[in-house]
Amino acid sequence: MINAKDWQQEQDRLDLVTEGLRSTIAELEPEVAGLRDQVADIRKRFWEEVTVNTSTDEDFEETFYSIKQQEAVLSERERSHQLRMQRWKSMKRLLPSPYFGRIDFQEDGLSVSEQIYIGVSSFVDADGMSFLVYDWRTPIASMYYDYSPGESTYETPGGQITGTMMLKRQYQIRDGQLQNVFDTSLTIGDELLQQVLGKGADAQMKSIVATIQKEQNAIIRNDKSRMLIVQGAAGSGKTSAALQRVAYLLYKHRDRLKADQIVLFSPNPMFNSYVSTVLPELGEENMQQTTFQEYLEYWLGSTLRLEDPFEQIEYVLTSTFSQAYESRLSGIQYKASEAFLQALQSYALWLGKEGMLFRSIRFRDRELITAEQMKSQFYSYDSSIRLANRVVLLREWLLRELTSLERKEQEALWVQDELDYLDNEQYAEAYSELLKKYQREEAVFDFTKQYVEVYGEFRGKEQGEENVFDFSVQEEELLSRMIVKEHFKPLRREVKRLMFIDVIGLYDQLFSEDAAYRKMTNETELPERWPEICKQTKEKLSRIELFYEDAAPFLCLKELVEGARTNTEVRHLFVDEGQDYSPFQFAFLKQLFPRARMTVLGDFGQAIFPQATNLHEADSPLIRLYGEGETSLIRLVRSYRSTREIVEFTKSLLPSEEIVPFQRSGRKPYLSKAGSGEKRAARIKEDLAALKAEGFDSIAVITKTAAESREAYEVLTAQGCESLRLITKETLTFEKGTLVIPAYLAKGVEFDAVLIYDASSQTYHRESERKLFYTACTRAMHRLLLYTTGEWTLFIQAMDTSLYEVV
Ligand SMILES: Nc1ncnc2c1ncn2[C@@H]1O[C@H](COP(=O)(O)OP(=O)(O)OP(=O)(O)O)[C@@H](O)[C@H]1O
Repeated sequence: MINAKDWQQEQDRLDLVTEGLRSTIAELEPEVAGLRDQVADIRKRFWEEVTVNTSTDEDFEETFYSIKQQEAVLSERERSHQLRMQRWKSMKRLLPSPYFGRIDFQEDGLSVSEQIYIGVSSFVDADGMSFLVYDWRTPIASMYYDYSPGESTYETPGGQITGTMMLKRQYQIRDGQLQNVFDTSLTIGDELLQQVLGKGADAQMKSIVATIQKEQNAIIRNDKSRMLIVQGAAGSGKTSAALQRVAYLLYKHRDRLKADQIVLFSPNPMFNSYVSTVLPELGEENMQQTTFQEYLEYWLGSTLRLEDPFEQIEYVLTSTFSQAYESRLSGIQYKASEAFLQALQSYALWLGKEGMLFRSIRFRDRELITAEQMKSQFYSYDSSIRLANRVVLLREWLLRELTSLERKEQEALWVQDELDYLDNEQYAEAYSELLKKYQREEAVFDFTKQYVEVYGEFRGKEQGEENVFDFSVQEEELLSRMIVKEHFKPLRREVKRLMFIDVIGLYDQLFSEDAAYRKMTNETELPERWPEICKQTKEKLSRIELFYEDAAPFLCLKELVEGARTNTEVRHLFVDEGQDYSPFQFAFLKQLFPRARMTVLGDFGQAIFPQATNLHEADSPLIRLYGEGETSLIRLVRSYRSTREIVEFTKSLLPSEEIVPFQRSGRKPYLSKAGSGEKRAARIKEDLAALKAEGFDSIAVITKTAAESREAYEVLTAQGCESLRLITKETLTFEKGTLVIPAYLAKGVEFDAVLIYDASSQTYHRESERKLFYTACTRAMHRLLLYTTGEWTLFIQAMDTSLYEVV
């Protein structure tokens, strides 16, 4: 704590800043409100100010310019409105707590030091000459995170600035009043961090802006690497740092980077809601958030039903050892590998010579163009042309073929039938309907020649003849043409979408037999149990379904054949829980987002999926992805989430995991063995009541699988436990309360107290489940309770008994 005089000085300054903020807000307020009304008014009257007339080319042009002009006025007002609005919002955000830190810095060569107050955004005094508050993302503010008092330095666009930090101070301010002030040169340890971490869990993740640690700051401000890998122990602040990094990037590149050019892949849909408030809290717009599954489904469209990663993990966790199980695991691993990616690339080369599969184009139970015809046309193109380009040529050829077939089709009997079927009235109706439809569609999409043609013909007739609906031969012709065109439309659409390529067949062909696979892919080594892997994959495909592990390879093959569909808009890709992605999936992401930098956050200690990627070892495929020169690797070992006792317990589950507890103490994890399921439920009920009485209101009963969650939920509800919430993979929002949740869905989130529903040797017996168990236990911030009705899992049996209490 600082002395009374300093305290008073700080409070005086705070009053000054608060006053400044208030008057700026008051100044902006009427302007902001007025502008808001003006913009709303212009929007409302937009069409009144514009005269729409498209009768002649001149009128059309005039209309066009009048719209443009109106648009320019509107966007200018909106821009200025937005700027003021932003300023107003950030002042409002600063008001209750304008800053959280201060450093006094004396630059080398200067005789005075400058006081730099740091907050969530900048605030300049009335004459615009000096910063009363610096945004935490400014270069000078980086010293606050990187140094203790003494020699310090920071980077500016003009070069490095060095000097001495004379003072480093932290503040807690509430509603314009100083609550606490700490000088870090005087206190040992980090009191503010202690205080922050001692609090209860929130339903939403918090911003860590005031207490960012040095190694986290390195993640946040890394702006050089194409690939930034963060391997960090459970609770070390990976996700927190990632979100601060997004805010930093948006600030640093505010002229050219927009929030929607940043994508975060999260582990499950519920996680999206968990982290959704951090950026708005910092005054930033949210980036795009999605799950890999959602993304895969988007690309796959409705072609196949895709198994989701949770179905896959349920299978891995619940199935018993068998031939089929071993093969599936071996398949998952192989399909996740770089070797399989190479195999697919070689396969695409082979397809350039032979083996392409097409789907014939059928119309009214006839084959209009056969798969064979397509194949021979396809291989008639010069073989030096890339596979995907030949597909484009084939598509153009098919569209031309369809045009000539369409012409021939007009003579067909069914067309005549359809025409005959119409009586005069219907005829007229159909005619004008068709015409309207063409006008409408073409107007929406394009003024293509089709429209001009049809419309021109209609106009011609209208002028030449007295009665538009004089159903002469010409009209009949026009009408049959329209009828056939209408019926051919879906065919054209399918051709344009390349649906004539049999991608499912092509993927299936890969798994036909050993010899063929070797020939097609040049692969010499096949994974163990290959015949069984082939059988399983083919069976699934025959049901028009895809295993989760096949999704990325399938899409990759599709792209190799059809040409890559890339997203060049996205500049930064964040992958959270990166250890759960396969090397194959990372390679796929790299290809999908060619202009994006990647930030991958993960913990190999929590790798619960069989296709996991080691993020940080020397042979990590992730380092190879962009090469060592373009990759930075940062490790976080300090765990902020859990108390020292919980960290020591979880650490002993995974001795290889580097993890250092933050000095915050609590009760040791406690183990509770009950004679029966009912007794366990009764005990859990008691414990839940006690935890709530202690003030913990974010509690999770964590189970191994979804089935176990359902069971626990039912048993505990029957026991009289109130307001439990069962979480499934479909749950979208994360809320406070008592949740019953499978471990793999609890990834990334945290709770005041965690109750491991069944820590028996029956439930956790495979070595491969160690990391799942570890992940479940590391969700706890303050309390960890474990239950069993039988023997404890071996992971606990092997543990030093001093690490827990038995109750
Ligand atoms: N510098 C910090 N200041 C205050 N709190 C922090 C800091 N770093 C992390 N925390 C807190 O520690 C907890 C864990 O952080 P976070 O969820 O980001 O960790 P993680 O590494 O992503 O964890 P996991 O891999 O286990 O999901 C959160 O409550 C977060 O607010």
